[in-house]
Amino acid sequence: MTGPPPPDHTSDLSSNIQTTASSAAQDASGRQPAAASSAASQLASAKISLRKTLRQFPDFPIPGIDFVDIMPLFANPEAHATLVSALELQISQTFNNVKPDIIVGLDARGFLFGPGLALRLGVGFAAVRKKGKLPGPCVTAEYVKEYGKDLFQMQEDAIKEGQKVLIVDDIIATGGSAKAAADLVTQLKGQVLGYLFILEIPGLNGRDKLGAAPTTILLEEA
Ligand SMILES: O=P(O)(O)OC[C@H]1O[C@H](OP(=O)(O)OP(=O)(O)O)[C@H](O)[C@@H]1O
Ligand SMILES: Nc1ncnc2[nH]cnc12
Repeated sequence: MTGPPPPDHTSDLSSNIQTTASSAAQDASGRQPAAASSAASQLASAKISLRKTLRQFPDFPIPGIDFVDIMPLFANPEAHATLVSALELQISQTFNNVKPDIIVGLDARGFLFGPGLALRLGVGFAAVRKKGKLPGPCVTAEYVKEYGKDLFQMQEDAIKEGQKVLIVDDIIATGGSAKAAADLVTQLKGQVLGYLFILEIPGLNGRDKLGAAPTTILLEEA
């Protein structure tokens, strides 16, 4: 994962995944297993390719942290398209085609792909922001993450009571940020359908903080 981004390998994958994502959904009802298995194998190749675009920077932002840089995923439009298509397919596989009512993305890197994903799914997007950035009445939750402590907020009207919420972010490390986002959703009487991340920082047991709702990590096995 270390070093500069290699040449792009994703150009052929994004359109293929886009066209087969709905076929995978059909397989859940037993109608198109061949297309679904093709979508699954394209998703597997896309994950390997996406993983290769990540870079690592040792001792950033503080000594001892091996920082995983996801920005190359967005630098190339084909890698970006592959990412969004792969996330969409991952959601349909993990949640058995149960669509969230709203996607909640975390400040700041959850904003890079959360709104685009929401648009693809035809659902709304709501922001979890660091304290002091959102106007109007807000709910607040404190959290501790891999390199510090912070406060998150959501606007009180961002979620309606009973809405099914998918929480998305680029990376889960300690799980503190995602847990705080879930606390905010719960304060607003939303229902956490699950969590979606691009990547997990190993060895920190972040998922243990998140309780029973399903957690899916796109590049877990790539
Ligand atoms: O699982 P955790 O230990 O909570 O860590 C994960 C969080 O840390 C990073 O964000 P950061 O707080 O660095 O903010 P940024 O997105 O604004 O860079 C990352 O984007 C996640 O949101
Ligand atoms: N090691 C890491 N790399 C990138 N983002 C992070 N957020 C929390 N831990 C991180």
